[in-house]
Amino acid sequence: MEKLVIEGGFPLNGEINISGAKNAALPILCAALLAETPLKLCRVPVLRDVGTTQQLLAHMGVVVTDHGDNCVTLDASNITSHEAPYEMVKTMRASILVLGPLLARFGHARVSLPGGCAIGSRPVDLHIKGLQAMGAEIHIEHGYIEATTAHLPNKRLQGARIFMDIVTVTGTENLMMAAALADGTTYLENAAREPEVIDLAECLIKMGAKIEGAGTDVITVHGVERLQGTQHDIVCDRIEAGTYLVAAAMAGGSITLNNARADLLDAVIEKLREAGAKIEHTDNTISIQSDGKLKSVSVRTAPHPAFPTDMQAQFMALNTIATGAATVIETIFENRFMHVQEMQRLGAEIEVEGNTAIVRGVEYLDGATVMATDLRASASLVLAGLVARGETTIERIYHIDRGYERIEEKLTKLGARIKRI
Ligand SMILES: CC(=O)N[C@H]1[C@@H](OP(=O)(O)OP(=O)(O)OC[C@H]2O[C@@H](n3ccc(=O)[nH]c3=O)[C@H](O)[C@@H]2O)O[C@H](CO)[C@@H](O)[C@@H]1O
Ligand SMILES: C=C(OP(=O)(O)O)C(=O)O
Repeated sequence: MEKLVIEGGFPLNGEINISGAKNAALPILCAALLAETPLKLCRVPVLRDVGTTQQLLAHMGVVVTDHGDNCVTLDASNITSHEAPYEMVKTMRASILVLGPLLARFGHARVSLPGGCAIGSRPVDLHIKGLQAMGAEIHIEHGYIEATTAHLPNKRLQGARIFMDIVTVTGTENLMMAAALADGTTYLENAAREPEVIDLAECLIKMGAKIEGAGTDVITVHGVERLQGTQHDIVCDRIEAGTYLVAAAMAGGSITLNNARADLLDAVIEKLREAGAKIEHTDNTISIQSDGKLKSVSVRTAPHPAFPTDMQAQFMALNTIATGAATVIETIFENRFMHVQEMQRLGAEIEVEGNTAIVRGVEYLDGATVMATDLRASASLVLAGLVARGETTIERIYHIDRGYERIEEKLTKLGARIKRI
């Protein structure tokens, strides 16, 4: 099994390009199922989850052509299966995003229930309730969600007013895609406002959908009869960008991120400034300068535009070597502190009480062998390894390949000593 080995203590300098966002690419790849003609996507990051989604779509009969330059064409004109099997869904929860499109376009879907994962139980009840509100008949049988519109007028989903009592990103995306081909108008209330939801809406609109309000907490979707392919560039990955910003803040140095948008990272940038880093930006670059001497910063995760849960572990890493004590509060997922024990193995001082971690900065971390438990936990261990004394070995790095394109190549370009073995 592959490992990452990092020799800590080197500052980061130079510039790198930020990839397209995993969390935008996954729903937009699934949106190809809605289109009667080919959809061409560019800036698609080469990631394990993207590969899994392409395999899942190919399993359904979508013809996937990878152009090799981060562009891919998806032709869903001849779908042969409406099923997302457990074997694929269990490796990637975002597979649930085929449910809305399959049901809306073909009137039937059979999608394995994703089950829990390392960071929490992660139910999909709001996806199911929303589709039921649109008239779908849904049963859970043998671990699969069986959904049909056979009994509905024209066998189509019906527009509805849907209130989601918890803000859900993929739930909003699934229902927005389903509503795009429903009869009538759907109102998604308490919708997620994440930039990836906006990117999906923009792509759907280019495909012919009638959507208003994406990026606000009420999204209105006027259903249309059919959608066509288009060409779309995936929005930049704000979490990847945020991770490299934290890396430079901790290691010290001066880096510039190209194809990065500061307007998508307000909460993260504010916290980095509070910690003592200097940050400047243009429309599509972000630069950071740091001497590596940071002040602790407390964070509390919440839906966008508040501080993202996908940056929580990275700020935990930052706080381990900052001056002072900070609290890190996780409000989205009930079990997203798996990195704490691994950081403690590097010498971090962290106490966890419920959903709150109290981190007391130490003078230095010491390299050790640690284990990656989920995607962002892995990233946080890389950050810790960049500043730890001596060598840090990170095992189970397949998690990191789900969400960071060529991470060791990008960090090496910035001057880090990191290799995959
Ligand atoms: C592929 C993708 O985009 N993944 C992101 C997405 O995950 P994902 O869309 O799975 O996360 P959600 O926004 O749905 O989850 C938010 C909260 O709602 C709960 N919930 C969600 C759906 C539901 O039907 N019932 C329910 O109770 C979840 O358990 C969680 O506590 O948003 C998360 C929160 O920003 C990010 O960490 C993930 O990186
Ligand atoms: C939790 C994440 O992803 P997913 O929802 O795909 O598990 C993430 O990107 O940090």
